[in-house]
This record gives sequence, C-alpha cells and structure tokens, in this order.
Amino acid sequence: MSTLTFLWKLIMYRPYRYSANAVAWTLIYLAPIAPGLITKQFFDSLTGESAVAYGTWGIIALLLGAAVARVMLIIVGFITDVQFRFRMGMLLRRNVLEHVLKQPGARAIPCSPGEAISHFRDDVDQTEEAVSWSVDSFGMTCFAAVSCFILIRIDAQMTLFVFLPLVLVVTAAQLATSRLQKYRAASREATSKVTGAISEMFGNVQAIQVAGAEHRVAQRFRRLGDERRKTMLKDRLMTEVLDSIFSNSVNLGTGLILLLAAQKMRDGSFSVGDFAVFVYYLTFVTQFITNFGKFLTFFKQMSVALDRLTALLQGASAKVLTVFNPLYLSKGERNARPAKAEGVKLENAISARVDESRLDRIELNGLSYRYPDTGRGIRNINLTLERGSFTVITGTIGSGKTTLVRALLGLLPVTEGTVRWNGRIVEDLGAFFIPPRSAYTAQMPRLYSDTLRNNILLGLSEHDGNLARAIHAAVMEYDVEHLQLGLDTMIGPRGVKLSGGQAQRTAAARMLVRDAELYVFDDLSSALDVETEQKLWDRLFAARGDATCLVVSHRKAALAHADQIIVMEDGRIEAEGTAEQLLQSSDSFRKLWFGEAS
Ligand SMILES: Nc1ncnc2c1ncn2[C@@H]1O[C@H](COP(=O)(O)OP(=O)(O)OP(=O)(O)O)[C@@H](O)[C@H]1O
Repeated sequence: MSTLTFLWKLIMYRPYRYSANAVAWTLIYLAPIAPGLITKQFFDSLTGESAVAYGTWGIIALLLGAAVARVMLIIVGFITDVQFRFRMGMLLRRNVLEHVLKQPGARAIPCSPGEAISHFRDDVDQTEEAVSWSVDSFGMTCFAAVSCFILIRIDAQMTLFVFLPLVLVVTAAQLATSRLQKYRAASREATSKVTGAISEMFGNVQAIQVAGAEHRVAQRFRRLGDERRKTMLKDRLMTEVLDSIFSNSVNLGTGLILLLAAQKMRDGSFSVGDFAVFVYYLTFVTQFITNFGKFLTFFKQMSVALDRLTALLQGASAKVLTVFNPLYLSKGERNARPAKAEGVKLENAISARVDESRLDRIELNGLSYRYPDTGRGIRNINLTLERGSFTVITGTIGSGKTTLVRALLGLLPVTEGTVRWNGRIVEDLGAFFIPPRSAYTAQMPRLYSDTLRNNILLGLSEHDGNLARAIHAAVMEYDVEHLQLGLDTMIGPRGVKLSGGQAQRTAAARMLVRDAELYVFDDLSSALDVETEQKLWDRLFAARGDATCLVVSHRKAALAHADQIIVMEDGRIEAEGTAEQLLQSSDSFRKLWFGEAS
C-alpha cells in the first residue's frame, strides 16, 4: 500500500470528522486575513490616506473581535483534531493488536516486546501527526493563496521580491531537515544502545563479575557513550542552525520590505497601511512554508511508520491496518455494541461445543512444522492420545519435543498435517486448545508482578477450595507457608523472586486450577528435585480423575508412570511404547534411561 493510499484510507475512516477538522483549521488559518486588512485601514487613516470607516474605537473593537473569534475557533479546532486523531490512532492500534493476537503464540510478533511497544506508540503517533498536519497544510495553503492575492493587488513587484527569496531560504532549510532526520535517527539509536547497555549491566552484574569482565564492559560502555556524544552533537548543531534560519526569516523579510518600500513610499505609491499589511502577512506566510515542510517530513515519517507496522503483520497485507472496525468509544455506541450479544452467543456456542467435546481421543496425523530461519522443527508426527492416558514425550536436547506440543496447541503454525478431536478435524488449533479443553505449562513459566494468588488464578474466581487443591497437587503448600504473606506475597519481576522450581510449580498450579480435559506439561520437572517430582506426579495422578496428560520429560519418575512414551530424534518419532517395551527395543531410549541413572 502506498503512503498516500494509507493516508486516504485513514481519512475515509471518519470522513465527516476529518472534514469538520479541515473546515475548523482552514477558518483558523484564514482568520488573520481580517486583522491584516483592519491594520492597513488603521495606518492609512493615520496618514490621512483614507478615512476611518468605524472610528478608532471601532477598529479596536474589530481587532479584539477578530482575536476572540480566532481563539474560539482554535478551541473548536483542538476538539475536532483530538476527536479525529484519537479515533484514527485507536483504529490502527486495534487492528494491529487484533492481528497480533490471532497469530500463533510463538509467532505473534517478529521483534522484542520493547520494539513492538515502540511501534504501537511511536509509529501510530507519527501516522496521526501526518494525517493531522494534512489539515493544517490545506488551511495554510488557503491563507497563502488569499494573502498573496491581496498583496499582489497592492504591489505585485514587491510581493515577488519579498517572498521569492524568503521561499527559497526556507525551502532550502526545509530540505536540510532530511539530513536532520538522519542525525536524529542516529542519535536516537545511539541513545537506545547506551540505555540498553545500562540495563544489561544492571541485569548481569553477577555474570560480569564471575567472568571478570568489568574492564571490558566499562570499555564497551565508554565506546557507546562516545558514539552517542558525536551523534548528539551533530543533531543539536543542525537543529540550532535550522531553528535560527526559521526564526530569523521574518526579520529577514521585514528588512527586505523596508529596503524596497522606502523608495516607493517616498514616491507615494506605497502607503504605511500597505507596509503594515505586508509585514503582518509575512509572519504567516513564513509559517506556512515552515509548516508545509513539517507536513512533508511527517509524511516521510508516516511512510517509515507504515513499513514498520506492516512488518509487524508478518506477511499479511497492509490493508489489515485500515480495515474499518467499530471502536465503541461513546456510551451510546457501547450500549449498541452487537459484540455483546455476539459474545454471549459465542460463549454459549463454546460451552455447547465443550459439553459435546468431552475428550475421548486426540489424533495427530502427519503433523509438521519447520522454523523458517533454521529449517529445524518436527516432521510427520503421528500420535494418538486416548482419554485418561498419560503420554510422555522424551528425546535428546533439540529433538523437537517442545516444538511438538507447541504445534499441537496451535502456538506454532502447523505447516502440514491435521489434529483430530474425537475424530473431527480441528481447524484453528490456537483458538480450540484453551481451557476447559486444555491447559498448558510452558518450559519457561512467566510470572507477573502480582500476588502469588493472582498469579495462579489469573482472573479465575476462587471457589470450593479450587485454589487449595491446585496448590496441593502442584506440591506448593510448603512454599506458601514459608512466604511472609503466604498467597498474598508479591512475586514476579517486582516482588519476591521465586526459585526455578517454585516458578514451575506456580505455573503448574495455574494450570491445575483450571479444569481441563487435556493437561500439557513441558518439562515441568526440569527444576524439581527427585522427591518433589515424585510427589507431584503421585498427587497429579490422584487429582486428575480421567483427564488426559501429555508430558515432556526425560525423568524416570514421569517415564515410569507413562502409558505410552514417544521418543523423539531429529524432529521425528524414533520409537514409541511403554518403558518396558522401549528398554528392549530402542537404543536411544536405553541411553536416556541409563544416562539418567549413571
Ligand atoms: N524459535 C526457533 N527458531 C528456530 N529454530 C528453533 C526455534 N526453537 C527451536 N528451534 C530448533 O528446533 C529444534 C527443536 O527444538 P525444540 O525446542 O523443540 O527441542 P526440544 O527437544 O524441546 O529441546 P530441549 O530438550 O532443549 O527443550 C532444535 O534444533 C532447535 O534448535
């Protein structure tokens, strides 16, 4: 999509609001025409070149009236601008967010969360800015046209001599702003490298000390600081030069008018009023040129923002950005929201399907996924999970165990193969495999800066001892007792730091507090000692009823409980069976089993 089409589509999202904004700002920009003419009248009356039609007080009243009207218009203009800008920005953020949330979990964003947040904030802001300035450019062009018409009628030669050099100076300065943009981008990047280095240093104090790398880290920091200093200096210098050109251009123009007007005034062909109107309009015409340049800069930035937002869509068409979607901002809109009714319908439909879809059997047929950057992944996985069974996926490091469970749960986009739930193909795995159908504990659990209770419940209501049961099944009761405020202790990045095992058991409790037909654990036991792990599986077996379990593990405590074991090797299933069968038939399994014993 071209930047112009992007701009047009955003305007067409709320054309009436955009038009109202354009009308308001055009009037604001045209408003100075009147005081200019009144001032001319006033000065001409002083020199006796014309009679004052309304008297001195009349002129003062007119000037005051014009000023008050402009202030009122500016207030209206701000309201119309905010109303339009906000809707446009919200539409962009809404559409990108919807797209991101629909992506398989592991591929939601192609960059770090920090970068994605900056796209959501800065790129949308820059787009808003460009669309908003298109209105100003239109208004200012109207002013420039009308004022030039008036000035040419007064003295065409003077208009040309005063404004042409001025237009050239300001345009040249404007062109130099593209260089400023480059310096600005470079200084921003250098600054972000410095702040990134500070946060890395604070985060890795121990690692730096252990590696004895203090000196090298300090040197690297100094180098980054030096680079930042150089780029910032260029940026500041260029900014100051351009600012001084812009702020002095009016003085420059006034000087030119004085030089040229002196002779004409002596001849009597140029009145004091004419001089006043030239100087008065000069400020606004200079502003027009500067602001038009600003619009061009914002337009360029908008094109970069469009590229970056499109990259966030990972291959989807840029049209996604401007799809007309309701925002439900006003109370009336919110009440009329059809989504409410649809939401209820959807919930009913889901619960109806869930009632139907008690898990009897899951079948994976020819499931494949390849990571685009490494070409690794899983190939042609065929697997059946019967109701109430306990399946363990095992294998060497990097053999594809995590990829397999993530592909099954729709967290990675399956490239080939199908998953059937009770014989029926599941179309959208990501939307389907959610509680109460399935619950999942990832290899690296994520904790929020919140209480332990809220980290486990994640918004679920606490009832009939569900939380206590989940904590017991996850072997967490001892940890809860020893936390100062028990379940109300703040944990996560800004609270008590839990050990790896505690974090994993918190994630397990989070999963177990949700009733699910299928529980999926990815290497839950990797940070647990043997005794705790044994307890965990025992309790899980006692608590889970006939729920089905799919577990990634290489530990005997899990393998010994398994109804079936899948041995992965290089992205494929290398062998399957019970521990007893595999000990007889599979070399790889024997290595895993005895490797742990040794
Ligand atoms: N995000 C990724 N991008 C590219 N390649 C990946 C990615 N994640 C994993 N891989 C590769 O895919 C293969 C399978 O990885 P996977 O994490 O599924 O293995 P695993 O058996 O779970 O390993 P582990 O026992 O270490 O958890 C590995 O070769 C790995 O290097």
